[in-house]
Amino acid sequence: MKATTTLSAIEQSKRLAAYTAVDKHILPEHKVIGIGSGSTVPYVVERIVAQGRELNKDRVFIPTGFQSKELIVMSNLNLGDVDQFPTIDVTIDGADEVDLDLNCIKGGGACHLREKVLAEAANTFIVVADYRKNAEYLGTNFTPGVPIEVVPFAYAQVLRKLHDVLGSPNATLRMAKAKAGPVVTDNSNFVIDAPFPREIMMDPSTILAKIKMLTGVVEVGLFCNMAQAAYFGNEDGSVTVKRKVESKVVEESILPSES
Ligand SMILES: O=C[C@H](O)[C@H](O)[C@H](O)COP(=O)(O)O
Repeated sequence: MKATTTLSAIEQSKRLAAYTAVDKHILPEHKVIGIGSGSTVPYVVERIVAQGRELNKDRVFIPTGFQSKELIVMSNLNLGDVDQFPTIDVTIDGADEVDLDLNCIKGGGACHLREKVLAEAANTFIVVADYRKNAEYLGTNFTPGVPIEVVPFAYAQVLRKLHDVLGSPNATLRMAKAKAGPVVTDNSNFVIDAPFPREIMMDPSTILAKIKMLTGVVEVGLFCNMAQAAYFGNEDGSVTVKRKVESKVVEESILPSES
């Protein structure tokens, strides 16, 4: 008997967002494509592969870390690096949460340093996520806090500054699940998760700048004013699209029959 896999509502929403974003933004003229990290991105790659060998043979795909590198290689797509291709046509990535202005929390998978490099290198940076990530303010549903990559040598000092100076008394070093000790990033650094109160998260650019100034911080998982559009798959099969038009964010809904 043939095994069938039924995707959960959340997985279907991730797939819907990813497929819709690829259909709208990965066009035949795009030759250098950034591939983000997380559980939504495999659907991005799946849809790109479905565009066919003819289109993909002249493209190069740039990963944001170990996971996306494996995805690219396993999908028989051409692998490149951002130092060979410092300008990327389009980067598509997941997010832990997205606010009304398209600011994002990223780094739930500790990949935000490389993700930010690829987002900045891209002419167009697109975010894909399920409906749970679509929020008014950052920190609404995603509660572990802002991911902060730090050099191991400085982590205790950065934690102290987050607790005593920047207003995150519950900031903690992220610990590994199947290893004794802390999570170690693809860049051999540690990650701190720093939750901030609502009034601070309402102005993510200001707290981003303050955290970034702490000595030992490599990168902060706040992506402010970077995404041109975010696609959220919904449970009813529709897709909510938020996109920047002349520096304002407009929202539209793509109905199930159209997506
Ligand atoms: O470090 C991880 C990345 O920022 C991911 O893109 C983010 O955590 C979202 O992942 P997911 O698609 O699994 O929700």
